[in-house]
Amino acid sequence: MSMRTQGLVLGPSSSSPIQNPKTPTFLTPPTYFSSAKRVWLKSNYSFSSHSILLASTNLRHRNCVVKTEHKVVSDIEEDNLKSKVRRKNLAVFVSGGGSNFRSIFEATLNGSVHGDIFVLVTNKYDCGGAEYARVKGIPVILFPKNKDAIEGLSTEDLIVALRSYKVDFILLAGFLKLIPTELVRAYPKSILNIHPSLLPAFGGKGYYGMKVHKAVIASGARYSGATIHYVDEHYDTGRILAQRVVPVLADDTAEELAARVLHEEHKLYVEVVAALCEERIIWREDGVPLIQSKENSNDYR
Ligand SMILES: Nc1nc2c(c(=O)[nH]1)N[C@@H](CN(C=O)c1ccc(C(=O)N[C@@H](CCC(=O)O)C(=O)O)cc1)CN2
Ligand SMILES: NCC(=O)N[C@@H]1O[C@H](COP(=O)([O-])[O-])[C@@H](O)[C@H]1O
Repeated sequence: MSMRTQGLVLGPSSSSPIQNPKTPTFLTPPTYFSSAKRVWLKSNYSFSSHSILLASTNLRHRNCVVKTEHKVVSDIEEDNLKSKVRRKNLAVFVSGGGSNFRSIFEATLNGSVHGDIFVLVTNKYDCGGAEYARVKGIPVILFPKNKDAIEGLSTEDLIVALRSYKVDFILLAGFLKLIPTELVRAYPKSILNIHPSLLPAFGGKGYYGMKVHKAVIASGARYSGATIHYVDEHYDTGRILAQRVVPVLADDTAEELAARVLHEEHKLYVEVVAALCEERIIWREDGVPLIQSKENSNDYR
């Protein structure tokens, strides 16, 4: 059986597939963690035959990790004490190149985002985002299971996997499949999506990628932009959390508009995820979520 068909959840290298989530064992942490941040995660996973080596590797490394584990605890505790807020565990869902995923990942490394990406979920095993995750040592999960991806996880198993990574927030970043109601309910007010228009305009089924920008240009709209919203059971109808506006120029092609919007998306998503991880999101009485300014706690937008 090829490694690919074995690999439901691929660890840092494709030689460490993780099969069905059944018995507790250890997962190797994402290798992008510096040794000072290496952590061990208990999980409900049993390993395939290939992972016996992984398990023994884990054991072999355990001693060195034990030494750094105290450093890990002190690093993380120090970080959390400094920020007075626990560092958050993130999952990112992609279907394509993953430029938003990459900008969030870089922000977790440069300190802009008080969190770590523990797992990447995709419906396209070979997409750019998944390739980038594998290079960075972030585990990749194939979802959903369907006739084209029989090795993909079911929604139930995906939830088990996300719980095993203690995921706090799910970030959709160019994921092109409907998130099932079961997963939405498993992560209430904890799933965000970025959309490349000013919702509610140009959103819903059929509005994704270049289709959105072509529709905006065809409409004659003078402004477009990016929207970050909470995810509910339907496409693009969840509570809007943040938006950024960009001009639509008279001679714009869809590609030129897409590039202008994407540039703003990268900045907006990092700002919003930073607020999310620092617990600066508050909910107005009418159900509208607001972001508390980092500089002035009395300022919301
Ligand atoms: N439950 C939810 N799931 C998802 C949401 C959401 O708001 N609620 N957002 C989408 C992302 N998205 C827009 O931001 C979006 C993605 C895809 C589609 C769409 O029409 N998809 C096609 C299939 C495309 C393909 O497989 O290549 C379809 O469903 O027919 C619309 C909007 C992510 N999930
Ligand atoms: N409706 C969903 C949708 O169209 N999402 C859009 O897909 C692109 C993904 O780019 P990326 O893979 O480079 O982040 C982004 O522009 C995002 O807004």
